[in-house]
Amino acid sequence: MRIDVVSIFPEYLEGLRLSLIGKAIDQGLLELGVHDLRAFTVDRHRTVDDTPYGGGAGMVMKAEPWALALERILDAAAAPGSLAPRDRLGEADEAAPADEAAAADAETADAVTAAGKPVLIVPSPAGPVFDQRTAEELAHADHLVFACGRYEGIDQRVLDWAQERFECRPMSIGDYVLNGGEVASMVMIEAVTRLIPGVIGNPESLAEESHEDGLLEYPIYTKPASWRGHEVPEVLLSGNHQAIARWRRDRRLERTAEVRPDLLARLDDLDRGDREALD
Ligand SMILES: NC(=O)c1ccno1
Repeated sequence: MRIDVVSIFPEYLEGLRLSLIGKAIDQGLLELGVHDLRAFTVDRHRTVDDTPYGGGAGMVMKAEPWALALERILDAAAAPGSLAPRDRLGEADEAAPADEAAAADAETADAVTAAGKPVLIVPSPAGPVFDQRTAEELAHADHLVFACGRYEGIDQRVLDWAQERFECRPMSIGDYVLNGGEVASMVMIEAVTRLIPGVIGNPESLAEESHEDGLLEYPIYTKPASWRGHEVPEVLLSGNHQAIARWRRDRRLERTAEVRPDLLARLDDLDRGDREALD
């Protein structure tokens, strides 16, 4: 999978180079490109925003820099290797002069869309809410592009224009407002990439996680068995795997019923043991 992120704060995305995602990049499981939107501005002030038509507070991100940045990413996708798999963060792309970029990209963009459209994700509180199902779906994509808006957002015409070239997906990580799309993009990138085979060392650790099957995860413990007067539940020390599995399932059902009854209501595969645990 290749992931490209466009932002006016590329250094924000530096955290993606750490830990498991950074290791996945080094292992070639993942390519990550981070692009500074200001590298695609077309004036000496490197302007990315302007006042909103129709009036109102705040500023709106201008369309042209976004189009040039997205065309550059499409161009690179059509010519693998033209973007280093591990772009150095903050290194501004050298945008070709607008007329050359536009001509070259118009041709290559068609090539990419013919081979399947990259998914353009635009973090926004106005989008459908991203959840584990969304993460599982996006984990199968070949190419994800994240457009990190700032200020009041991106000129709507960018999304309208991008429809021909990308599968455009406004996406919210929750019912609250952030100052920009960078943090939301990092949340989604982490939730998606950890599902790519090989990224998490032991795939079994993905099983029985919260939301993997509609239930929240069970409480977990490690040594010592007794800690400041708090004991590990006896069953977990018993070695009785069947009893341990039942205990864990019961705790997942209880926790889900207590914390997220809305999730429990969606389940249609509860067995008799499950229902006894919930009674
Ligand atoms: N809730 C969100 O995903 C979001 C993205 C940008 N601002 O808020």
